[in-house]
Amino acid sequence: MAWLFEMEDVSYTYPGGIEPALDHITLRIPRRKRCALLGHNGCGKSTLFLHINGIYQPEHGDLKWNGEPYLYRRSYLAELRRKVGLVFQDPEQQLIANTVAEDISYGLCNAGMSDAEVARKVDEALVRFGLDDLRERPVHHLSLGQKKRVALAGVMVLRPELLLLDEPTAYLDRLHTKLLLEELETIHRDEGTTMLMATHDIDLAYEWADWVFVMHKGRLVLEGTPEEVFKRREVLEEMQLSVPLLFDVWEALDLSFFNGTLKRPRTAAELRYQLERYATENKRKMG
Ligand SMILES: Nc1ncnc2c1ncn2[C@@H]1O[C@H](COP(=O)(O)OP(=O)(O)OP(=O)(O)O)[C@@H](O)[C@H]1O
Repeated sequence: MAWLFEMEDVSYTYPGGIEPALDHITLRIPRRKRCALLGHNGCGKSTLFLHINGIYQPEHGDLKWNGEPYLYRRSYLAELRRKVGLVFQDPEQQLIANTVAEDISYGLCNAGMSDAEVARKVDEALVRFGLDDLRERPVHHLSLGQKKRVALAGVMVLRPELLLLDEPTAYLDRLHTKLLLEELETIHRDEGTTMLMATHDIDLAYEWADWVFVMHKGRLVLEGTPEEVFKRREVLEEMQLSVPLLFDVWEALDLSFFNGTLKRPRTAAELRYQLERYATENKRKMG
């Protein structure tokens, strides 16, 4: 089965809402992929996440995990939420314990691990997320960016099969954005965790994702590899969404005549490397 999660023709309107937040949406998350979810404020990204981890039940349509339909029973949902880790956009919604270490240990204790195992995993997470110095700090004394990292650590320590990240880089500075992406890369490489990241950062989506979804007004309007999605410039522009800077630069350079041997760069470093290759090859051809 290629899909870890499937959503078929799902609709949902909030109580008192006029427009549906999800409007007959069909979306499948490919196993082991890093997926980005793009779309304007209010297009339904958070509502989608809350359906995937079973907090909301759709009014219409079906959800499947590993090809099996969701069951809205307490025991099923508890198990589902161990497999689907959700990092909220606003860390205030996520942090519950007094100190940083206690907060990270919360899910592990609930999963029934021994005290020694919990302590070992918490120590490891504190180091991995650069939080060791803050271990005994009361959560309400942290900066927003620090809270965000604690929330991430508390979810990642549970090693979910699907990691849902709602704007994970919001409130993070450059250094901590880089550290977060490195951490996601390690988890993805070592554990094959499937990831779905909602983001407004188109350049980040282009650099990071293997698969991109674009939502608009509760519907899925585009999906595919980053190349496939960002080639649909007219559709994106109609929704007032931009194309990644590097994608634009590469199109403008138009080096397609160059034997097709140059790989489309996803990062500034890759662009530099491809341009150097191009310059060397050109020099050789010119004699
Ligand atoms: N608790 C709620 N009650 C009523 N309406 C809601 C509620 N939460 C969200 N909505 C509405 O549902 C729609 C989808 O909201 P949602 O939060 O899913 O969007 P989003 O894509 O995550 O937005 P953002 O990028 O701003 O986080 C919006 O029109 C929003 O106003």
